[in-house]
Amino acid sequence: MENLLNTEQMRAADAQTIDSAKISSLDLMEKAAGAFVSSFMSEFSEKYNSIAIYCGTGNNGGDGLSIARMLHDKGFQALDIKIVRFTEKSSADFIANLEALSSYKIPVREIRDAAELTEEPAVLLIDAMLGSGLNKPLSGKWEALVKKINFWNKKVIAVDMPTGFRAEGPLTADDCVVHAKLAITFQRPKINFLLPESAFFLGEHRVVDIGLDEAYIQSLDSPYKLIEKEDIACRLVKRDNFSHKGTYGHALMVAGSAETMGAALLSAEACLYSGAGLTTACIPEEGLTALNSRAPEIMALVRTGAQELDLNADKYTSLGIGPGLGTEANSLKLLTRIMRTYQKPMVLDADALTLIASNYELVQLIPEGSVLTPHMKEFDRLFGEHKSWWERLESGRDRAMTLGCTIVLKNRYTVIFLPDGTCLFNPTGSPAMATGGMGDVLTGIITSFIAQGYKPEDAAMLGVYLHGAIGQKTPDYVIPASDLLRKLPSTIAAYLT
Ligand SMILES: NC(=O)C1=CN([C@@H]2O[C@H](COP(=O)(O)OP(=O)(O)OC[C@H]3O[C@@H](n4cnc5c(N)ncnc54)[C@H](O)[C@@H]3O)[C@@H](O)[C@H]2O)[C@@H](O)CC1
Ligand SMILES: Nc1ncnc2c1ncn2[C@@H]1O[C@H](COP(=O)(O)OP(=O)(O)O)[C@@H](O)[C@H]1O
Ligand SMILES: [K+]
Repeated sequence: MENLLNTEQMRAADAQTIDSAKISSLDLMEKAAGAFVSSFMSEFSEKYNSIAIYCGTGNNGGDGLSIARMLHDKGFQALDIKIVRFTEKSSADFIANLEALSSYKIPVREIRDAAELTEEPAVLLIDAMLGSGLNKPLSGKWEALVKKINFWNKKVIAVDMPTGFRAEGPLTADDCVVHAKLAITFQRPKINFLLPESAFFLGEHRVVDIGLDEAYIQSLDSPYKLIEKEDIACRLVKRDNFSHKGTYGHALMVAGSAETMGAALLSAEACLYSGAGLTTACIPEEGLTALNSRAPEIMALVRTGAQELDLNADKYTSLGIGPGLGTEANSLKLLTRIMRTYQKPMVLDADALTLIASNYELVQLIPEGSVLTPHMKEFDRLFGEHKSWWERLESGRDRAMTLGCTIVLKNRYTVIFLPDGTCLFNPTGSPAMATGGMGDVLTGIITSFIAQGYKPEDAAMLGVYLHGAIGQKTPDYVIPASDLLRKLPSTIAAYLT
């Protein structure tokens, strides 16, 4: 797992690297610029394109000057440097890089006021004005300049981060930030790149390794981590040669109603396709034919209206509840009964979460160790309205610790809040997954992994990562949830070591 750092910690990592690796800050800047240029050139290789490099006078600007030099050496012909000199202060490494440019025939112009700029003819704009040194929202001359750049609507590539962007803390659409197509960022993504509001300002980001001291970065205390492929491989367990269906548990999926049987089918089939030894779907009578004809491997536990259900909780090694369950009185009765009788960790999703939100006393009945899988709206229904995703990060962390549960807040970079206060960001996923039924499949996968004996936290991590990995692999415009679940067996096998 990669530790994600805040700005202060990243600064400490820079300093530590300079100290321990006996590298000067100027050489580190050179490495950062080199890493930027390699990544940049993998996408923008047309050397005749005009590129304007806007540089501040701090280290982000120093990176920009070094990048300009390197692009020139690589044969980029139409470079143009603008130095934004709104202050007489310059960093030492900026000054050194300006001197290094003196033998180069790249035009350099100093800007002392945004009003001096009328238009920008360049095709591409590299934003090396401000990076992680931002210490307050932009105002005055900076604000005017950023507004002007945004008005030009150029293709902007940001060095480390867009000028004016806050690496952590709440983001709002009103923030004055350069709108960039891409940020090529150093060593780790900024935490805010992983939150949806960053899309106001930034299309996408790439992370480049600049050789910072990894052992030091990993030793720092951060609640935020990024899941890596190795975390999946080392947790997945191979199926044993002499195993049988009894080895892999019995998953019960309580889901579906007459109109939403699809949710029950998808979640129960996901249990099957991710390896539960046995799967039972607790469904309404109306869904029985559909279940039997679509998934002969799955058993049914039919529930009729509000009639008492003989759950026989000991039979099951995991229980998922919620997909397509409905929120009417009968569903509430069923949920309440199940929460009173089933004492082991369960997976709570969709309508089960909505019912808990409107009958909040049920929160007390959530068994410790359970996994809750809300999307943003369900999360807000449960835990109150949040003004920003940063607030959701803070409250998700807090709630997971108080409830002793794992909370999976679904999005592009799904966040998994663990009971010990750790927040895991999942890197896999794709907009091809943005279709109904996708969350039902995730619920099934997590329920299945718990049935097989994985710890609920591991089941959540494995489920979220593998679910997203399938979505990410599709070259298609969209992947229907039932297609995704059929790829589970081969995907899980591919991650086994
Ligand atoms: N050794 C290092 O520290 C490395 C730093 N690197 C680069 O250095 C950047 C950080 O450099 P700096 O710390 O010099 O900071 P910046 O270059 O981001 O900002 C320069 C200065 O602008 C001023 N400023 C901040 N917010 C302002 C505002 N709202 N209005 C007006 N002025 C404002 C501050 O005095 C700040 O120090 C990183 O983003 C990265 O690009 C890389 O070269 C890698 C190595
Ligand atoms: N743009 C996206 N990028 C990555 N993953 C996505 C994207 N859109 C949706 N997903 C994933 O699809 C799932 C959708 O879940 P949810 O909203 O509960 O769907 P449903 O209720 O229709 O089953 C989540 O796991 C989410 O992470
Ligand atoms: K920048």
